[in-house]
Amino acid sequence: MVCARAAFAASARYAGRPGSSNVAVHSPPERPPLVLASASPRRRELLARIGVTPDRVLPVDIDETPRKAELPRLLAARLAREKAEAAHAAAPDALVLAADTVVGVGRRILGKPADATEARRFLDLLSGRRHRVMTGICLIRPDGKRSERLVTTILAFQRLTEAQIAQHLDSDEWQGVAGGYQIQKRAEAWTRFLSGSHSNVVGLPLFETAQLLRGAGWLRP
Ligand SMILES: Cc1cn([C@H]2C[C@H](O)[C@@H](COP(=O)(O)OP(=O)(O)OP(=O)(O)O)O2)c(=O)[nH]c1=O
Repeated sequence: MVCARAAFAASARYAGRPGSSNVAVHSPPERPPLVLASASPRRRELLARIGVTPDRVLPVDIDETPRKAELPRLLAARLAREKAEAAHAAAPDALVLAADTVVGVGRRILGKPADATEARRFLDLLSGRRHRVMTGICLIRPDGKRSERLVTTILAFQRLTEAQIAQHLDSDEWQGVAGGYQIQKRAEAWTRFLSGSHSNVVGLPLFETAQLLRGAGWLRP
């Protein structure tokens, strides 16, 4: 009897939508499908490291332009939420996970460079300086309940030589990534200091992501 009640309680967590109130008490608690609202192959790879395979990958297209005077961390949190909300509207019965990563130098936001000229400007700014990488993550349950985290990692690059910058710009490593670099590639060799989560820099802080998935009952404790 105690077990049946526990099973019902677990199922009832996802029973807030119409037509799902007659959940069989004896069936195992149902997990909603997990939707990763992201086109980033890095986020899929990071999730795979902790044994999580999304049931569906659903990239969403939102306007990522910062608002006037918007701080980097507020931008990362807002964009993660907007990505998650767009995917939730398209897949309302799923548990939706979205993230956004932004590089910040002071109040300045370094998003994905539009071209090699902008990538060079970013590298000149980051050379020999401390900067922060912020990832906002947002999880939305089928009942619309939202859980969010904002994770910051602090890094310092060595002073970059002209040859290092030229080599980097010749590669494709600056394309499609915040700040115009990838810590998981050659930028790791420029990093003399990193404080905080490494996976956060790559696009998805795994400790906090696992916490959110556990909180939603999707990952077992
Ligand atoms: C700083 C840094 C960022 N990145 C990546 C993580 C993110 O994929 C990307 C930041 O852009 P995002 O807009 O956060 O993500 P995305 O456009 O790649 O994917 P989606 O919006 O569909 O989820 O930069 C690295 O891979 N390595 C790094 O060292």
